[in-house]
Amino acid sequence: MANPPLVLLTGINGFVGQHMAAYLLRQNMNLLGIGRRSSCLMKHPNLHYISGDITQSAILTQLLQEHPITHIVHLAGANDVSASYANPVQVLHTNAWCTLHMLEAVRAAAANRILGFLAIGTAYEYDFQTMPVNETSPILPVSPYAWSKQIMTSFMQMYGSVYAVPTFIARTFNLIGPGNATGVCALLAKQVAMMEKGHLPPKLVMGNTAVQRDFLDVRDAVIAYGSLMQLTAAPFGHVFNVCSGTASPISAIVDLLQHYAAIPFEVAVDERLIRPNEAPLVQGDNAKLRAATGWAPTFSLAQSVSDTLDYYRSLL
Ligand SMILES: Nc1nc2c(ncn2[C@@H]2O[C@H](COP(=O)(O)OP(=O)(O)O[C@H]3O[C@H](CO)[C@@H](O)[C@H](O)[C@@H]3O)[C@@H](O)[C@H]2O)c(=O)[nH]1
Repeated sequence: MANPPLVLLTGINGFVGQHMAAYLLRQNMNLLGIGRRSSCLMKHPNLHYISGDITQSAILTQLLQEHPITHIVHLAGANDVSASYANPVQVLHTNAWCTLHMLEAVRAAAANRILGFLAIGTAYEYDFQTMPVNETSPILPVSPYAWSKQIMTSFMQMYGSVYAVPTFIARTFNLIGPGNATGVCALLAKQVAMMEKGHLPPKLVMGNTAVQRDFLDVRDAVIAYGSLMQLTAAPFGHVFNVCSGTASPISAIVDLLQHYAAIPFEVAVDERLIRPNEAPLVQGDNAKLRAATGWAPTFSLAQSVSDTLDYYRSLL
């Protein structure tokens, strides 16, 4: 019988990385996790952890030489849209150039052995005037973050088409769900959990409540990633929207938090948290992903918000 896959998972200690690792281990895969922390947040007999920095380009070459890696799921990177305006060079280096170096290491050392290389793009690569979007919709990044992901996507596509590296790109929308995240749902749920404990006054402080985003539970997203990682059909370099297909205003999350909270609270908009010139609507079409993999989302927004609140309650 063939050996089970050995998946190199970058960013294993992150919000998505921890869910990804748990999912792949449940699928009986072996994992080589890499992260910047000195130790892994997760322990499992089929998980081997390497403490390292993927911005050091030699590290992947070494890992490919020392381990029979069959798949790569590349989650590590800079993911804060707002912060990217102050650090364009850093975000381009981390998201685009590091991925290029990873692709080059695979081409040079293991092009025939790697069966799937998945990297994560963003909904913000699309022209936000054309929502809802499918994978053929116009591309027009506006932030340094979105540009870095668009350039990363181009690198992935180039290595797929020119060098037949089996690359796939998960163009991901707004992920929510339990775990230590930095997105709006996590920030709001954390405040509510702290209010319930009396650590904060009963006032939810936030930015724009009217903008609409396509929220997808991280537990559904990692199943999509697992399927995309194992696609074998060329042409490589294909992009797949990973999204729920439905847009909800941020106020829908607030309403759900008010419903689940153990105490009443008021909502206060802090003008400083309102982002200038941001997309009023981000919504994707996931038909291509569904057709290629049979994937479908399973978590409702209500379940995701409830579980996120429970996660932050459990930390207090
Ligand atoms: N962070 C934050 N966002 C708020 C708040 N109030 C309203 N928002 C709005 O909530 C929306 C989502 O913001 P974030 O959750 O911070 O995520 P993001 O900037 O959309 O980016 C996330 O999703 C992208 C894919 O669509 C990812 O590519 C990116 O890495 C990140 O995960 C934005 O429109 C933001 O203005 C608040 O208090 N804090």
